[in-house]
Amino acid sequence: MTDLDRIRNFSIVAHIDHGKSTLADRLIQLTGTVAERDMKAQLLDAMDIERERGITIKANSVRIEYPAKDGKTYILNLIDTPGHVDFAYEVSRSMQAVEGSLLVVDASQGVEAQTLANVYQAIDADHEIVPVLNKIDLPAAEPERVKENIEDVIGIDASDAVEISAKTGLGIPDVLEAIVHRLPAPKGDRDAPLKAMLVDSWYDSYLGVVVLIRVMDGVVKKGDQIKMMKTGATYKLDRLSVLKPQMVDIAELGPGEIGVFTASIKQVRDTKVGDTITHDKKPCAQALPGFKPSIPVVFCGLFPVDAADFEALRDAIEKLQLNDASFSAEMETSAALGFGFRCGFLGLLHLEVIRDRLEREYDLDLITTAPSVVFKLHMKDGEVIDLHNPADMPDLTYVDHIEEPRIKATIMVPDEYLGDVLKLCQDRRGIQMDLTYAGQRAMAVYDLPLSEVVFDFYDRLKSVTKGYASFDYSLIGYREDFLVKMSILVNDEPVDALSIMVHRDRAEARGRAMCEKLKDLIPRHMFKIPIQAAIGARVIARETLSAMRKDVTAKCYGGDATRKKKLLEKQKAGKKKMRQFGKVEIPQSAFIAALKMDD
Ligand SMILES: Nc1nc2c(ncn2[C@@H]2O[C@H](COP(=O)(O)OP(=O)(O)OP(=O)(O)O)[C@@H](O)[C@H]2O)c(=O)[nH]1
Repeated sequence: MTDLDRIRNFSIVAHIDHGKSTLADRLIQLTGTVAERDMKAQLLDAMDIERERGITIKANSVRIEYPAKDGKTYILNLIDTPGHVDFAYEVSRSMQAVEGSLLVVDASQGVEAQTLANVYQAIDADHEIVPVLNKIDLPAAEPERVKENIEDVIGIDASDAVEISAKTGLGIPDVLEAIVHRLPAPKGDRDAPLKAMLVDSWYDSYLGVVVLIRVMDGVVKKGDQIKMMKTGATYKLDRLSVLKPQMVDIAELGPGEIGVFTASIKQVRDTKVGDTITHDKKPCAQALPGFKPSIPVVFCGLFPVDAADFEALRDAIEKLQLNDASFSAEMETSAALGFGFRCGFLGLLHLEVIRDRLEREYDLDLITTAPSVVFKLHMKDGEVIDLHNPADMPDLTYVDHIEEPRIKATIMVPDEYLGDVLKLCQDRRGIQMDLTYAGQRAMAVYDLPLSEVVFDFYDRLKSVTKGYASFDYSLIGYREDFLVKMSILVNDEPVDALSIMVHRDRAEARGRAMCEKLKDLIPRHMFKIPIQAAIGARVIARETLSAMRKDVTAKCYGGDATRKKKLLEKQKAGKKKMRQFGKVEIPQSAFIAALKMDD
């Protein structure tokens, strides 16, 4: 048990690539948490164990012992926060678990969109904030300009920012002193009933579920019978440890302390980030405030390219879910794509990460249908239905109005690209909320429909700004708009996997673009194929794919049977990648390509 005034708990907030991991490594190294000459070897050891037993060590949540210049030794707990707003709720929980933040800004770059999003979370959590300018070894570093930038854009005092190079190690001792002297010690009552926050949890195939906690009040010991207040579940603590970053067993954790436990918990789903942990026999009176489960906001269908991989996909999804409670999946069948899953994600990045892992780690070839947001259908009888898949849209006569999720998007971009960024946002039905300048960079804040952002907004933004823009968003709520379901009919048959929800004013343009694309993507058949976009029974766009003139084998004059057979076989092989739709075959590549917007 450590005295409260000898503990400092903190997190590091930064934009991606500004040096958060490098700084964390340096802090660990300099304090001898991992001895310098062993640093590499130790980390490698850890990786060996990881390989052998599948242990995932979260090296970025770590307990550091630091002998400060005042002669006292302090315990510094660094808690890693997920960097992206898709995990905004998890970020805000981990912020609640500590008292201060290091705000790391690349001195050659300045404040970026994710710096802002993350630092606001820290400010919301009442953190004391120490600005740290990193990469001052770079010739392009401009610490003075970036200090002004921090003051202008974030509005905090940066005059005594610590200037460092996490790469060379310059200034790291100053960071440690700043943590001790500028961040507050935690508060808490040792004699009160146990109250601890569940900050994070992960599945470890050797240890089972590992739970990271921050003790607020009371003391927790190995062997204690604990209770999760929201889920009501009780467990006996098998093991109590601190992360150094390896798990090192400890007898007890008191107020202000951070550590992990295992308790024969089967799946991560049973542990809710933000839940309050207390003693079963002597519970605390009140849970920590503000608990809310994270809810998926973006949905898409995942289908195996080869129908025979369905079981492998099911297995892989179940494995990933062991470690990710916010990723949902339900079996789905589509006439076009066969058996697959309708999956829910916290946001776009989350979707991309999961899809990548399924493809890379599990070696699956997948078809992803267009991401869709959750629309709220207000029915005439007063019921409100969440629509996860446009294909499930009920008869409009029963629907009173439709609401869609809106986001607040913050985009930071060099001046010269601002015009293109504003146009992109306007085209996507954005409403400008703010536009400010700091130096050569502009910051545009837009209220945008999430549905217009989920598909290819990142890609478009990157291409119009040559990669110089940074982007971040947060959900701001649901708003009614004139939304309709647009269906696509191929040869008069509706193709469900291609239906989308779209704003009425944009329907004609989207419909026309999709029909034109499909005309190029669907191969010709022996007959004429009409391709139509429709809202209800009303056709709003139409293209016609003309008939193929001749049988492909017709050009094999005479009776060259082998050539004819070869050609027919080739045709058959080609068909495997197609899906039969009534009399028409549609190649799988068409499903995603048709939905891309070229604006
Ligand atoms: N020149 C220089 N490069 C640095 C410094 N600190 C970090 N870098 C480099 O910047 C890049 C990003 O550093 P990371 O520590 O991975 O940044 P991060 O913010 O943790 O990035 P993510 O983990 O991707 O979010 C790496 O290539 C580092 O080597 C520094 O002080 N000087």
